[in-house]
Amino acid sequence: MQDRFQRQIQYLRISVTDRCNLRCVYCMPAEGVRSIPHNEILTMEEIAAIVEAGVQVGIKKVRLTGGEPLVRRGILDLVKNLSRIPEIDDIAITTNGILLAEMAADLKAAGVNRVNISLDTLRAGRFKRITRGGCLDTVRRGINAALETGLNPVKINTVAIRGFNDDELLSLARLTLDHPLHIRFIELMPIGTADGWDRARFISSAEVRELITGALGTLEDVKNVRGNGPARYSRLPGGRGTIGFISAVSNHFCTRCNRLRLTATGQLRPCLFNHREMDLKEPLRAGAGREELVRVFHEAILSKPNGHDLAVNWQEDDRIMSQIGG
Ligand SMILES: Nc1nc2c(ncn2[C@@H]2O[C@H](COP(=O)(O)OP(=O)(O)OP(=O)(O)O)[C@@H](O)[C@H]2O)c(=O)[nH]1
Ligand SMILES: C[S@@+](CC[C@H](N)C(=O)[O-])C[C@H]1O[C@@H](n2cnc3c(N)ncnc32)[C@H](O)[C@@H]1O
Ligand code: SF4
Ligand code: SF4
Repeated sequence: MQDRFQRQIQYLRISVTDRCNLRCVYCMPAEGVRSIPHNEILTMEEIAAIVEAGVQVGIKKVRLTGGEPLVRRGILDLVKNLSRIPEIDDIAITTNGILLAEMAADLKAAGVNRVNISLDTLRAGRFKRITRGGCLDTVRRGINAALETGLNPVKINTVAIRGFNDDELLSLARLTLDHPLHIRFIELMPIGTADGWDRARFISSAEVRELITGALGTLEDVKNVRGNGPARYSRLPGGRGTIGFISAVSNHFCTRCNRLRLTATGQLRPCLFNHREMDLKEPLRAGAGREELVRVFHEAILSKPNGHDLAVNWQEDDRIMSQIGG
């Protein structure tokens, strides 16, 4: 279905849990977020029912995210149920990769097409500090498992942060020379625990691109990387993989926006950077039929704003990234 700005909305990002087995410094406080009581979180059956309603307004692509989606019990059954919905033609997961080595084959068998894995550094000590305790080698094994299992494409999400990992951006970009990986540099957003950070930490996509072309050679545009998100892709000369840029703050991919978000507690959220949400859980639990849920989807799509103004208005108030799913 089209929104008020002639954008076709067909992508639903689903946060299946607000919990996580890591505590990345830009995303969560060290103590984690206040745990939401179990009964406030959507059940897997409720999520599937919501997707079935979403299909009626044109949802075709779903992404399971969080928190860490792979810590949610029942995730494989959810994927199986979603893959039985004929209209859904793409099921993807965004994960920190910690549990991927053990789950990649089962995820693929259940119907996951592809995974995006977060990785901000190639140094074990730094990884441990950024994630507050994570093991880099476990994620490396997860990435290898994803490639070996045939989840395709395998994308890496790297948030570029000054004074944090800016000295490694070239090493990460170089990975695309020898590996069929798609490394995406994401602009730091003033959200989660990065909210209130000094803007000096921010590195624009344009700056990363310049750094890469200066050191590694011309980037040629690539159009055919499977995906539904805002990244723009390029390739280094002779590269097996690609380099993507997600200009979440500086650029205006809002004009191409194609998505809605479903929070872990059952709110349909028209825009990442707008508080407005429409409740699906209450009606669902009160026995609403599909038509009623479809009506909420309509309302959400028609209330999508045309964009955000983060480039001029960096300081936003608190958001719980893990509940919204990024
Ligand atoms: N500002 C903004 N950032 C977004 C939006 N969608 C995704 N992102 C950010 O892009 C980064 C990568 O998101 P992913 O979960 O990997 O999903 P994706 O890029 O949509 O995935 P593909 O389908 O593979 O293109 C995350 O940091 C998200 O927060 C959006 O609508 N607005
Ligand atoms: C919230 S996580 C959820 C999925 C999973 N736990 C993971 O880390 O991939 C989704 C994505 O949001 C990104 N993210 C979190 N906080 C961010 C911020 N303040 N700015 C930019 N990206 C952020 C993460 O790096 C990750 O790639
Ligand atoms: S970015 Fe992902 S892995 Fe890191 S704390 Fe947030 S939800 Fe967890
Ligand atoms: S900020 Fe809002 S309008 Fe812009 S791309 Fe993200 S969800 Fe869409």
